[in-house]
Amino acid sequence: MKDSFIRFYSENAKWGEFSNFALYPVKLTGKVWPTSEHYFQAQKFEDKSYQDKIRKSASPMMAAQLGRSRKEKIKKNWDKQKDNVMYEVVMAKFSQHEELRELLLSTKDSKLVEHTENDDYWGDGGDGTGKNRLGKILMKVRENLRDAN
Ligand SMILES: Nc1nc(O)c(N)c(N[C@@H]2O[C@H](COP(=O)(O)O)[C@@H](O)[C@H]2O)n1
Repeated sequence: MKDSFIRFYSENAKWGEFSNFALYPVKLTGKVWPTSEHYFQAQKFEDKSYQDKIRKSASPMMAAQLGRSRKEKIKKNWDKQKDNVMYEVVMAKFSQHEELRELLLSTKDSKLVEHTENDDYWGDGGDGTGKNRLGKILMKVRENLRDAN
């Protein structure tokens, strides 16, 4: 049987719930983060006040801009941590919102792909050559939620 693919990117398009920019708050570290993007971007930094500035930023795009700024020093082992942080926040998001958990499980065994030429690490690079780490993490979360059912 042929694999089926679900491609997502914009939070306003079909399957946009899978984007970290989708407006689903997550509770982690005793705080509420407006989106999974806010949490992910803040974890790049040791500085708690900068983390809080990201948490309070007005949109996921602003959180991403602050997180991508290199005016603040990022954690020196960030590259080694980032996949674990992404798993942690994606699992929190899909566990804390029942409708999201159901949506993710409804995709069964479809391959989930963040489809964008803007990102060849978290996404597929637009032509399938990217690592699609976000899609792979979503599939891991799906497997773990399914096993917990
Ligand atoms: N909306 C959007 N625009 C971009 O330019 C992107 N690269 C992405 N991908 C998402 O970016 C987040 C991680 O970014 P960095 O590690 O700071 O580059 C992650 O949520 C990707 O899914 N999205």
